[in-house]
Amino acid sequence: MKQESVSQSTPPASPPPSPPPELSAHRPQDDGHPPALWIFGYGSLVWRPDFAYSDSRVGFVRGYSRRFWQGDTFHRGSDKMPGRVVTLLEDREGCTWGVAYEVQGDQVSEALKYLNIREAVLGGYDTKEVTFYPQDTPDQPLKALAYVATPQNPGYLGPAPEEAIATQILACRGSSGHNLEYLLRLADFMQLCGPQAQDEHLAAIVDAVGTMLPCFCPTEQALALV
Ligand SMILES: N[C@@H](CCC(=O)N[C@@H](CS)C(=O)NCC(=O)O)C(=O)O
Repeated sequence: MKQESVSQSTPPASPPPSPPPELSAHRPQDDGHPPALWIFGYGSLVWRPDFAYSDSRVGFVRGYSRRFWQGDTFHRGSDKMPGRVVTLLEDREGCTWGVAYEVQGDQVSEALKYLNIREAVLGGYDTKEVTFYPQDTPDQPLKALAYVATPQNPGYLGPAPEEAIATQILACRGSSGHNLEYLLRLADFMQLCGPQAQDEHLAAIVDAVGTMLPCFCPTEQALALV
């Protein structure tokens, strides 16, 4: 999966953060460009990276679970009705599936500049180094940069019953679309990963949405939500 075009939907406002040194040392470039970098996506980055990359891998990170515990007042919600998007929770038994994207040369600064706005400035996410295991070569793990919303960020909502999360998702939309689209696109990705990729939290929210949707609005309106 290669994407050469890159969206300029959010003009860079400030110089991008440079990747953590430990992530750069592994692939020194001899052409004066910054070293190649892998970026791990586990939420909207899975289906909408919107930056140019040279390669991508489906796989997982260990020691983290994905949770719809981050509030979002821009992309999938508003100040009055914040949506819910995902973050990573440290969990010794956890395993989170997603996509790692390799950026090289000019792509590195362009990706970091873009993600700094989309994830950090607009989303409240911080960067964190993770170890990524490609589905096809889990014996050859990669160091990658992930964007994680910690409990200290102002948009953090924390745990809630899956039914309550589903209700919030059904009621919210933002500048990138309805919160239900965000949930269903992530669920679609997990389906594509195959039976070995399980996410009980995500599945429980999708089930709760399926139960509530008919009561929430008639079918034709439900289809118009996404
Ligand atoms: N950092 C996670 C989550 C990213 C995420 O969903 N961030 C929100 C920011 S609040 C976003 O970019 N949303 C864009 C969209 O909803 O299409 C990832 O690697 O995918």
